[in-house]
Amino acid sequence: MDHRLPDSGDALTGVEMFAGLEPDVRQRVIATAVPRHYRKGQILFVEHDPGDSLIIMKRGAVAVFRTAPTGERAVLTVVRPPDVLGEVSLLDASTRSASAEAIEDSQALSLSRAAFMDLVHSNPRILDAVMRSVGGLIRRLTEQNADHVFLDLPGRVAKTLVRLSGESQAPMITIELNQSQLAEMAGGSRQSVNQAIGSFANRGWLRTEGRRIVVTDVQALKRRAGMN
Ligand SMILES: Nc1ncnc2c1ncn2[C@@H]1O[C@@H]2COP(=O)(O)O[C@H]2[C@H]1O
Repeated sequence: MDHRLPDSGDALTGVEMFAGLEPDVRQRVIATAVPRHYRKGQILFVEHDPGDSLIIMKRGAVAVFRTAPTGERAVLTVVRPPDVLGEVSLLDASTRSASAEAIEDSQALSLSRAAFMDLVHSNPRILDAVMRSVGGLIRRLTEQNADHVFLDLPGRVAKTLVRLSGESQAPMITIELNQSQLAEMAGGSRQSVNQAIGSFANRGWLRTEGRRIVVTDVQALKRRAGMN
């Protein structure tokens, strides 16, 4: 059975790495990529697996994490459409630098390393976007390092929530993340993250609804995270 997507220019809409490509090249990418479906909780790949594909998110959310020898997880980021995942091992032709798990039912397009390299060779312009993407990753890593040095845990929790809120200006922003996932992202114990969340809730900055966090005052969280 052919699992490839029909030729629809929409499949790469919004994906920065492929923006600016000629329509026929986009069509070729779409025709070459293989659609993937991941159920919530499914592991896409683990650290040190061969890095053989670029994953273009179409729906859902994937957590990128590292696991300590004790089994403890540190979530490095949550990837949502239209972001891509897996560019690091494509570029250095090495193994996966981290593991990835679907935290929502997700759909993606998987582009093999060979197809990606063909694309780069025939369309060197794509390297501009690749460099921007790698630059963005380095910038985020620098910021994460600085946060671990300069922010206390409640500050990191606040900053993680602001990041997960995106650029939304809505008065209420719902984040589909439970408190242990948040602890994995902010780099703290579940108990201390719960305390921070409790104190933010007491101040009216957010409320928890089961496995969700509803942010009601993103500006206050920004201030707590030293972002303005
Ligand atoms: N610290 C990080 N922050 C954000 N994304 C990351 C980080 N580390 C790895 N990734 C992503 O997770 C992917 C794991 O597989 P790759 O190394 O192929 O490519 C990696 C990047 O796409």
